[in-house]
Amino acid sequence: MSGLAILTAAQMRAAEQAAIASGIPEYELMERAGAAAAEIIWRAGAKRDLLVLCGPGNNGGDGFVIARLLRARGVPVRVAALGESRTESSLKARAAWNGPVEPFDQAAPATQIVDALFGTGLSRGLEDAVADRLSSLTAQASFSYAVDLPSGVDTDSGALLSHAPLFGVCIALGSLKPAHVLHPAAGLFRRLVCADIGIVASDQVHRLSTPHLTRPLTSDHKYSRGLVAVVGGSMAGAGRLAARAAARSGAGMVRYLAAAEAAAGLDAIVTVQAKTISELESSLVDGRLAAVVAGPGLGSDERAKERLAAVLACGHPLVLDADALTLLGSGAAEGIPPGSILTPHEGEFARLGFNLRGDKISRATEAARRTDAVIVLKGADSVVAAPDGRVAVSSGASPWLSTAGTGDVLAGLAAGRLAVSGDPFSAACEAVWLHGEAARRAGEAFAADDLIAELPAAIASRL
Ligand SMILES: NC(=O)C1=CN([C@@H]2O[C@H](COP(=O)(O)OP(=O)(O)OC[C@H]3O[C@@H](n4cnc5c(N)ncnc54)[C@H](O)[C@@H]3O)[C@@H](O)[C@H]2O)[C@@H](O)CC1
Ligand SMILES: [K+]
Repeated sequence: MSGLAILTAAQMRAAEQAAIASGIPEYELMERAGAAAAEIIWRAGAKRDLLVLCGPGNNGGDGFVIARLLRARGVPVRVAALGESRTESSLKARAAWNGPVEPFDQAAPATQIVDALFGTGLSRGLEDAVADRLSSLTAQASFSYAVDLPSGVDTDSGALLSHAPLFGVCIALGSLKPAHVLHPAAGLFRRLVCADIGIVASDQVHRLSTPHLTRPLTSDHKYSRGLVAVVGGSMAGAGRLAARAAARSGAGMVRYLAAAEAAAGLDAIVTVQAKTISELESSLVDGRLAAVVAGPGLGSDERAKERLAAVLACGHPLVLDADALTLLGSGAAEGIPPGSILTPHEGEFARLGFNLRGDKISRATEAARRTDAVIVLKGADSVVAAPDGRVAVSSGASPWLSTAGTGDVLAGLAAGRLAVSGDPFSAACEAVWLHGEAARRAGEAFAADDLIAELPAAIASRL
């Protein structure tokens, strides 16, 4: 399942160099970028007056091309530049603009504004006065567009190097960059459009795409569709949420391995009493088990540790979440059965003790490599990383998901999809997508239980 490719600044430069080596001049790429952006702006804003803010590099060059092409279509265009143009292509684009260039610090507001100050070449935050003026002009415009990236964001991490306003549209050029999907940068625009400029962008990192799911075959039965076990612990509610999500994930059967008397909450879920370690061990001895979930409500005491040890020893593909991740602690890189999925949020990820720095994509990728498991590093932007380097990034999930129990639902859902397909990377991607879709369908102020109710409709939408 691959969506749009996501390239770092260095990878984008390499792709650009490859295009240039194949015979497309750099200036031609700039003309294509400007033309693609101008078309998007024309469709949105038509002949409303427009102010283009141009920086000193090639992002500014794109801005001059946009200005020229829209003026030729009858748009009243003004250009304000932040100093002189410094690259060969941007000098050429500036020379081809046959209108005046105002100083940036004196530019008056307009109905439409184009931010072509900085793109992938930004190396430090904007000066305060520049960032303030960009924010003020953008806030006063009815239509606002960021060319390639909102000026002030770090391309590879999505961090803000200086404060930036909210744009209506971000026009990514050639391919997506990490800042288009990682927060906080990914929250700086309402709509994202990726303009094709003829650069071949192939990479292992993609935006999470909508999954293609399949119906069960007529020959299928409950075990062939995937048997999931959910290991209960001291807080039974969390385990029950995971079990109920697994039961609505498309899997064939769910067993709830209860640490206490409580039943699983759905009659279709088979509750197995597994209070003692030996009961738990024997309930995990079943070759038909396709995925085992541990962590939601497991607890963190000695008993929980022993239950986790029994789970790690069972050899079935696991989905480890919540307390299981905390208990794993810095021993996370060892002893995880092949084909497993770990679903930490940032706090749990830090407790796994990898001591990784850098952007979310590289940290998740390195953790996947070290554990030989699929890592779902959760958040407003969730990064799904496989040990072989494949990555899918999901952004734009409902902020209402930040409520108790939604992580337990994701863990159960991931286990269900893992039991269905046996492929941990696609299972994790499907689970993240379905979770986001269920949240979209649930609307506002929902409880985690409501997400589970939306899962069948979310699945039906992808069959
Ligand atoms: N990579 C590609 O394939 C293409 C890139 N294009 C455009 O080129 C852009 C990248 O161009 P550049 O590499 O020239 O980079 P930018 O235009 O993003 O900016 C680089 C310039 O800004 C200066 N600078 C960096 N941070 C600054 C700060 N905080 N304050 C003041 N000056 C600062 C640098 O010294 C350099 O002169 C892309 O974002 C895109 O808009 C397009 O023209 C077409 C194709
Ligand atoms: K920009």
